[in-house]
Amino acid sequence: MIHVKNLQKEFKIHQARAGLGGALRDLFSREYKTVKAVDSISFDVEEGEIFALIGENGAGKSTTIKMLTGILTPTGGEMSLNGFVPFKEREEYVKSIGVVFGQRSQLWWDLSPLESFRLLRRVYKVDDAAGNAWLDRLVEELEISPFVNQPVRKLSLGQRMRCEIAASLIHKPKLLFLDEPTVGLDVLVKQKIRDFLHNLNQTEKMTILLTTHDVSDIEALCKRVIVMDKGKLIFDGLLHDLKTRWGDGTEVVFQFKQRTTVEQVRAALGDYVCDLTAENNLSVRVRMKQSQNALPHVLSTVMASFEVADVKMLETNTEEIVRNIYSTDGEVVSHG
Ligand SMILES: Nc1ncnc2c1ncn2[C@@H]1O[C@H](COP(=O)(O)OP(=O)(O)OP(=O)(O)O)[C@@H](O)[C@H]1O
Repeated sequence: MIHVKNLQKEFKIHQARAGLGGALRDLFSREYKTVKAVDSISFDVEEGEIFALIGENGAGKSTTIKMLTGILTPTGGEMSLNGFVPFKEREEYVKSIGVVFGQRSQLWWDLSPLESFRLLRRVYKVDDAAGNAWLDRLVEELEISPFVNQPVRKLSLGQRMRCEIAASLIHKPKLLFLDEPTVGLDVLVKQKIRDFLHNLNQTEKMTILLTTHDVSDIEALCKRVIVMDKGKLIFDGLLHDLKTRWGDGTEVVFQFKQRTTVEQVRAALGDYVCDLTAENNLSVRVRMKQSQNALPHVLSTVMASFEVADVKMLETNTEEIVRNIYSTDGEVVSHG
């Protein structure tokens, strides 16, 4: 469904020279610097996959999405989506995809969403009978009927976003791109959107690609994650493997029956390098790297050395993992 090989995008940026003399020289000959926004990335996606493209600001996600949706022409590499080369066969290609960009609206500001939907249906030449049933389903599942007749400018961000998603799906595309679909939304609306997307993926086998800064989006929706850093693809695989590879490991909080200090616990653990912090007089948090396989030793030693009232094991937090990735120079790990 999506085939991307050695995809590249370079931008030439004008570099202004310093001072008045520099500005004068700029008038006659300009100096340019080349930025590799996307640096030879490759990946393949099967029909019905739902996956996230993540990376810190400036990693190249938006540029990638713009190339995948036919807005930008690559400077190198090859790609094929839904059987089309996006920038070459743009008109036909866009009929087979849906796109939601968080910051850009496809709804007419002064019209109601419903009127926008009708116009979009004409643009996409959607068949009336099938189109009506599909639209009814979108309105119902996205719970937008209470405000679908109000002008878009009067809607809240959460209401508008749900209408944007409906608009992007009006022609029932096989492939959906969502750029930061939940940014700025409250928890309830986020959940509604995630449930809707999950259901769409399950029932229609729709392939969904999303970029997000919200780690809980990924945890709720995606098995597969692609991580970009400085234009390069540094990880392509399962969220589970991402956790194992970059996860900081395990955290255990011991609740003691008597006052116990970090120093006492450290002395008991001996050679194992763990990160210890006191939660309060009666509890100590122990963090260890997964690769150390220290958990059995830590548990047995602490339980044998102190009177323990309770033990809490904490799952690895994806947000921390992503932060770890950004502070590490990752090497490429490929999918499958
Ligand atoms: N039109 C452009 N002209 C010049 N440089 C650009 C252009 N668009 C993007 N870049 C540069 O390419 C790099 C990648 O940018 P891009 O917007 O794709 O990153 P991103 O991962 O989407 O970041 P963000 O999360 O902030 O949206 C950045 O260094 C950016 O400055």
